[in-house]
Amino acid sequence: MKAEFWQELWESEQTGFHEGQVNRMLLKYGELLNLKENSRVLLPLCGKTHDIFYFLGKGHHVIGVELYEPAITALFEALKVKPNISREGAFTLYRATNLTIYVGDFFTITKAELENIDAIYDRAALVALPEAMRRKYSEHLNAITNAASQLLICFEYEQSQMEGPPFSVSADMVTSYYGNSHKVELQARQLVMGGLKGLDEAVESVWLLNSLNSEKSVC
Ligand SMILES: C[S@@+](CC[C@H](N)C(=O)[O-])C[C@H]1O[C@@H](n2cnc3c(N)ncnc32)[C@H](O)[C@@H]1O
Repeated sequence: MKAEFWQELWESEQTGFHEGQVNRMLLKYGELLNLKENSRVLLPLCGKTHDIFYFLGKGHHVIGVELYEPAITALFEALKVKPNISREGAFTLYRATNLTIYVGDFFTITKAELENIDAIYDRAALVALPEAMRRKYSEHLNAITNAASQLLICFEYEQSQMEGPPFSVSADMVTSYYGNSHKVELQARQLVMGGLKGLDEAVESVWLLNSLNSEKSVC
């Protein structure tokens, strides 16, 4: 999935992934991250998700990474906040109180640029990527965050019935990406309300990935 693919989806308004409200699974399971006050929470491939509002509302610092700059302009408009915009290395940074968005390619961001990350929230990021990119994504995510704990929301369906994205990510896949770095615990598994792109049998699964790195563990 190249940058042009996502740019075209955004420009042709094929953005069904954007929920326009806080994700219901985040509302139900977000507390499992057990975040201390002022935690630094990373949202990779963040788009203009309103899930950012959830973490800001709880007083955390949100760090997002997104390729498509107009989505970030729209995000700040929705927040009614004027960002401070600067260029740092390969990224354009949009900053406001408790919010930093790196506009650029997630796969090139470094640990030094991000600084310390306490937890990760991944909704529609891992599942946005084809199999060949998912392992690279999970390895990079672990490398830049010292394998921080995560709340991960995935879709599962019969992959032969639809081309992704979103791609189907099974329990075995989640374990293969994160089983060596995290304790992988399924929290919920339920049918996607209203189906997924015409598939009735699609399931949404919520995973708590508790870091095996004691400094990054949530309990
Ligand atoms: C399926 S959307 C999910 C957005 C958001 N997480 C949400 O829940 O609405 C995937 C997003 O990842 C962005 N993206 C894809 N590849 C990326 C990359 N390599 N670096 C940064 N962002 C990327 C796309 O532009 C798109 O906004």
